[in-house]
Amino acid sequence: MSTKRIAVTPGEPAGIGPDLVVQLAQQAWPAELVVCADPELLASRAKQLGLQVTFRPYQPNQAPKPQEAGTLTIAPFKLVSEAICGQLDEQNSTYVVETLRYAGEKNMSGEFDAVVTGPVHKGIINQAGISFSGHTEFFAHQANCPDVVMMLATPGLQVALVTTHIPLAYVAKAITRQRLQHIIKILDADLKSKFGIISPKIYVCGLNPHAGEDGHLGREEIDVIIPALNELREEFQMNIVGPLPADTLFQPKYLQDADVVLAMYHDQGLPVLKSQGFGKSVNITLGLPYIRTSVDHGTALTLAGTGKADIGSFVCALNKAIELSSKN
Ligand SMILES: NC(=O)c1ccc[n+]([C@@H]2O[C@H](COP(=O)([O-])OP(=O)(O)OC[C@H]3O[C@@H](n4cnc5c(N)ncnc54)[C@H](O)[C@@H]3O)[C@@H](O)[C@H]2O)c1
Ligand SMILES: N[C@H](C(=O)O)[C@H](O)COP(=O)(O)O
Repeated sequence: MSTKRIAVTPGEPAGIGPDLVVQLAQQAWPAELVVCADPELLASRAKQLGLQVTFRPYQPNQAPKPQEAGTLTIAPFKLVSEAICGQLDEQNSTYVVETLRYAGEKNMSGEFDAVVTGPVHKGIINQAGISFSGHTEFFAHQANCPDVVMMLATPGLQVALVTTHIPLAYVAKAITRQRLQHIIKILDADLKSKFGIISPKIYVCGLNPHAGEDGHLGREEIDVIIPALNELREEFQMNIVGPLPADTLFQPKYLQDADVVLAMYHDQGLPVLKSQGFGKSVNITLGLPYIRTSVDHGTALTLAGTGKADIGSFVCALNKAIELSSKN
């Protein structure tokens, strides 16, 4: 099997992303890791952490080679302002977004086989005047995909979301029959094609407490969710269970049977997953024309430069990207 070429974006320069990347470079990888970043930032963070890293320029015309321990392959970008651990600086937001744009473009052109993203700070990017709600939405927009699916996976549990980074006040309106069906179709298709599950079993959460209690605690289940799921079952023979009350869905009886749980919104599903697997989970974007994985945590500004940031989730994200891209 040919060696894969994976783009890695360390994300916010004042956060733990650069630390994690130089920590990851301490081990060998079976793929070439092309880190899209300022090499001076990585060198300075390596020095701060007392780690040795040799940088090699990315050479697109050469065949990818497995990454040797102690090395990083660099596609260079220049910070606008010096990065200080823990101190956000909106001047560097363009730098962050440009690394993502490059990684997305090179994946769409086929030059890279996947992208693995470190954590960005959504607030500081917006403060710089760049509208940005998350990598998921950024890559979806760039690839001209109207809907993609955010799914987080940890051993024993996979949780996907119908809505992602929107205010809670907008969630109910965003859950339309069309959106729900589109999300479930992407989920079903990618679980088949990328994960090799023949007939994915999708457990769906209700939106309201007790899945609406027969309409007495909210009508979205009756008006939107149940008809949408019934149509998918009847027309496409999809293996869907629910909607079930979200508070009792996440128990072994159901989870042992489910390939994925579909939550209606971010904080319905992700706290359950992260309470079980924070540090050993991976965020995967389904429905993109390429493989994109990410860490399960944010920028952890207070840990930048301390050596206390855990590399677990970044390792999971890299391994998952290598595994999924190797199946293609
Ligand atoms: N993949 C991403 O780009 C991503 C994911 C989540 C959050 N974020 C962003 O990160 C910023 C900060 O978010 P937050 O404070 O809610 O979450 P956070 O994950 O940065 O921090 C939450 C807690 O977890 C700890 N933590 C996080 N990562 C850790 C690691 N690798 N090792 C040890 N401890 C770790 C932090 O110290 C903190 O106590 C926000 O702007 C948010 O949007 C980005
Ligand atoms: N919702 C994600 C999480 O909680 O881990 C996180 O905000 C990152 O999302 P993007 O991959 O879209 O940036």
